[in-house]
Amino acid sequence: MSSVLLASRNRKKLAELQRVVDAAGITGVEVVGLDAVPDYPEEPETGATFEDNALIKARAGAKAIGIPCLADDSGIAVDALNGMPGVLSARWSGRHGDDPANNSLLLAQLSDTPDERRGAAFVSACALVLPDGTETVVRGEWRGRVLREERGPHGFGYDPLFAPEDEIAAGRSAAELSPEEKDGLSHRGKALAQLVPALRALAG
Ligand SMILES: O=P(O)(O)OP(=O)(O)OP(=O)(O)OC[C@H]1O[C@@H](n2cnc3c(O)ncnc32)[C@H](O)[C@@H]1O
Ligand SMILES: [Mg+2]
Repeated sequence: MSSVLLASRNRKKLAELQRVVDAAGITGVEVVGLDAVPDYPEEPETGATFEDNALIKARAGAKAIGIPCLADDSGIAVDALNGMPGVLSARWSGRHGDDPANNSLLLAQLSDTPDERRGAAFVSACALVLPDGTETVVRGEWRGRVLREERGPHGFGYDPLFAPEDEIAAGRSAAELSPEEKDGLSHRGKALAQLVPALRALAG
C-alpha cells in the first residue's frame, strides 16, 4: 500500500480533499494528513497564481516527508474586483484564516455592486508532486455570484456568501449544500477528478 500526503493546514479543506479522494475509490493508495507525519515548517505562499502556490505546498511536503504529496491552493475570484481576493483569499482582511472578517470585508466592498455584476468563481489548483520530481497541476472552477448576506451552516470560508450558478443548487448558498452536493459541484471536486488517474498510478 503506498501513501499520499494531503498537505493542508486548513482542517475543513483537508476534510474535503480526503472525502473526494476517498469517494473516488482509489484502491492501494492510503491518504494521510499532516497530523500523521512529523511536523515541518510551512512555506510562505508567495506565488502569483493558484498553481504556483499549490506547487510550493506540494513540493515542500514531498521533500520533507519523502512520499507523494498533494496540495490545494484556492480562493474566490470576484469579477467586480478584477479577480481579487484571488490568491489573497485566506488573508483578505489581514488576518490569515479569519473567515468571518474576510466575509464581512468582501460584503462591504461589494455593498454598492448591483446583482447583475456580482459574478464570481471559486478556483482550486491541485498539485501532485512525487519524490522523484514528477509534478502534475490541475485547476477546477465553480461559477456563481456573491450574495448580500451569509447563509448556511456547512462548508467553510466564503461558502455562506457564494450562490453557485448550477441549477441543482437552486437558490441555495454553497454553505446550504450537503457536503456530498458540494463535492459534486465544487472547484475542488473538479480539480481532484482530473488527478484521479495520476493517483491510481501510484497504487501497488
Ligand atoms: O494553504 P492551506 O494550508 O491548504 O490552507 P488555507 O486555508 O491557507 O488555504 P489557501 O491558502 O488555499 O486559501 C484558500 C482560502 O480561500 C477560501 N476558500 C477556498 N476554497 C473554498 C471553498 O471551497 N469554500 C469557501 N472558501 C474557500 C478560504 O477562505 C480559504 O482560506
Ligand atoms: Mg494557505
